Amino acid sequence: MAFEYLSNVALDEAVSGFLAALDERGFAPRKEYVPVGEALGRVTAEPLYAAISAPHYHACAMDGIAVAAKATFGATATTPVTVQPEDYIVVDTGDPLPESCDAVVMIEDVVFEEGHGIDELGTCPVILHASIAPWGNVRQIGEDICAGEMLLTSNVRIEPAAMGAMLAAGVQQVGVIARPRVGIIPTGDEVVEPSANPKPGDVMEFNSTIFSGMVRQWGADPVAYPIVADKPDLVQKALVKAVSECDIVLLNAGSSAGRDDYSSRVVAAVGEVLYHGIAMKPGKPAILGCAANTAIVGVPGYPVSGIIVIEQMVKPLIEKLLGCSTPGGDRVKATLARPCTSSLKYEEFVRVRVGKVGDKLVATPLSRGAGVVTSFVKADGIMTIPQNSEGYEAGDQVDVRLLRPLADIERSLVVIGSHDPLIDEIAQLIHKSNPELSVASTHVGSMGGIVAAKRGENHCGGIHLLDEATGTYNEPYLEKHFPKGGVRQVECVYRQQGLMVAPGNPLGIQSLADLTREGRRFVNRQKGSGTRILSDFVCKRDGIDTGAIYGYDHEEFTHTAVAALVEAGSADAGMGIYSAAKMYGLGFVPVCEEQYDLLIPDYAWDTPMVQALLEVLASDAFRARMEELGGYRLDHPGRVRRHFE
Ligand SMILES: Nc1nc2c(c(=O)[nH]1)N[C@H]1C(S)=C(S)[C@@H](COP(=O)(O)OP(=O)(O)OC[C@H]3O[C@@H](n4cnc5c(N)ncnc54)[C@H](O)[C@@H]3O)O[C@H]1N2
Ligand code: MOO
Repeated sequence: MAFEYLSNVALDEAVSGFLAALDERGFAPRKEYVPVGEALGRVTAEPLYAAISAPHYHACAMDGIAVAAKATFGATATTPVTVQPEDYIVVDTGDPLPESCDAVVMIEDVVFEEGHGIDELGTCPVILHASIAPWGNVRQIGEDICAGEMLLTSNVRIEPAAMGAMLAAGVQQVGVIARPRVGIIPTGDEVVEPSANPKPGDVMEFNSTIFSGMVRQWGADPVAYPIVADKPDLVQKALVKAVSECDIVLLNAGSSAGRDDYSSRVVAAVGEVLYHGIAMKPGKPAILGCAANTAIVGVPGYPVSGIIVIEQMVKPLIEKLLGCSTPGGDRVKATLARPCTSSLKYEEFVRVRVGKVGDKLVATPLSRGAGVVTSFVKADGIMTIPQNSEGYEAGDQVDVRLLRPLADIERSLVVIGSHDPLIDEIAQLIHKSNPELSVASTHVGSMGGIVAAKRGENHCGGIHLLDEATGTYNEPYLEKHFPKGGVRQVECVYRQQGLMVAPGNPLGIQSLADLTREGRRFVNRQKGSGTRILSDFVCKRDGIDTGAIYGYDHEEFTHTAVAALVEAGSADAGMGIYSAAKMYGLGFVPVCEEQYDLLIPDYAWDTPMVQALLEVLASDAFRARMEELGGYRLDHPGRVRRHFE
């Protein structure tokens, strides 16, 4: 029988069971009073009533003269009424309405007799060409709110205008729900304070920073505790202290089954373990427990797993302690751009890029690695795949919770195609000159870009597909894949492709043929990428058996990923562009100059995003930046090479 070390409880069941157990143990909101000036964003703990009326006196609402309305009755354009100086009082907006007056005439409606002017206002008679109704231009006592009326119910977030209303209504202290205190304990012998030059094996402690930011955004107060070594008694001591000081304690890492994974034992020693092992991915080894009325969550060490666990399990706890919901992203349906399989055993949470192409939202799955924290930086949303589902096919409608406002997503240029660092540079230039626009790029190779355009799922894609028969780039492929037209082939750059090797090329690698030698290791690009087609082409042309190249089936998705592996010494060579080699300080053996074009479907041509892209391509700033990166030649970027109509 397989070693089953954890349970596999459905996520919903675990969260509701956890909340119910905590409820029984007195896990509830606490109340405190704060000055109104400090109440922004806090949640009211009780209904809030006006102490006085606002305004608390009859206030003049306009600059002009206060009068008894009666004195103006009958005034019209043809039958003006003259008011004597002793029958009116000059007032400004906000002044208390003088006694004996019950209306205010605006200064622009006041006319002077021949020989008098504004300087004499107050001492000369004035003429009115219209009557004013009683209480005209007066803000009566309690117009805004009357003493004793309810200003806010309990359990609402306090907004700036509400703070002003409280002060106007004579309220100076407000009863709010105390911010939940969330303690975060990082553990692990390998975990160290962040630095710019960590030693091999050091894991920089950044989870606390992520988790603190998340709970702070939801209205809790994070308390970051120092890193604790992997010693059960030290972890226990830290947990006891945190439990006595906080409402919720996050014990970070050691939730799994490794030799130093003590978390569940320690939680059991300090309090009780309610659940260990949840049917979710990532995050399955999470621990839910408590000690007295403090909740304890054993959060897995991988940052992505931690983020998902905190969203799914800690957010409901904070909401419970705040007595109100926290802001969350819109939920939308999107069309999946690539297939995404899933285990029947778990509910899965997959980071996705989301863009709007035509009238459909398109979701492209990002890296699913639990350690890939940048996938959250790139993500526009989280797709959920229910437990008991084997996943989705490309084109399926999927559920996505957005991490950015929909309006921003609708204004992003969806780039799906071949990878080149220039895509990020274009993104920077587009966003700099059009702050309302952004770029969402996904790297799926040139063929992936063509497929996306056929399905109406991108605004543009980089392509560099060499046609062996003609020796030309891209055009023959577009002819074949778009027989009915509907796309433009737009010139972008010419770039140097070659073998990226260790600095100074110590192994003297001159060609792919050299990589068939014993002990040489290659790293390749994924099938369908233009760079892969180039490697395959060169091997075929030169009669090289790809099976004889160690690592030919080791595939990476980007030039930079290949460069990083060569730099780390995990491979001796990889095919890629000069700029990536330069970025990593690597040696470079040129293989060819290739034509990197952009494929732009007709349906996207007139969008503001594509128009901004064309402007950037033609700009001096783009040219200058490409020169800095190196390995590019620019002729007429942005020019339409051919419109396939
Ligand atoms: N035999 C098995 N091993 C593992 C399984 C499994 O099912 N069987 N599950 C894996 C899964 S899934 C996850 S998630 C992790 C959970 O691991 P732990 O919670 O025990 O955490 P560690 O192993 O201590 O750390 C994982 C990873 O995260 C790094 N880490 C830890 N703390 C921090 C921090 N504060 N800041 C940044 N990074 C941190 C740590 O160094 C590790 O690299 O277990 C799998 N194993
Ligand atoms: O649960 Mo782990 O969090 O799947 O990576």
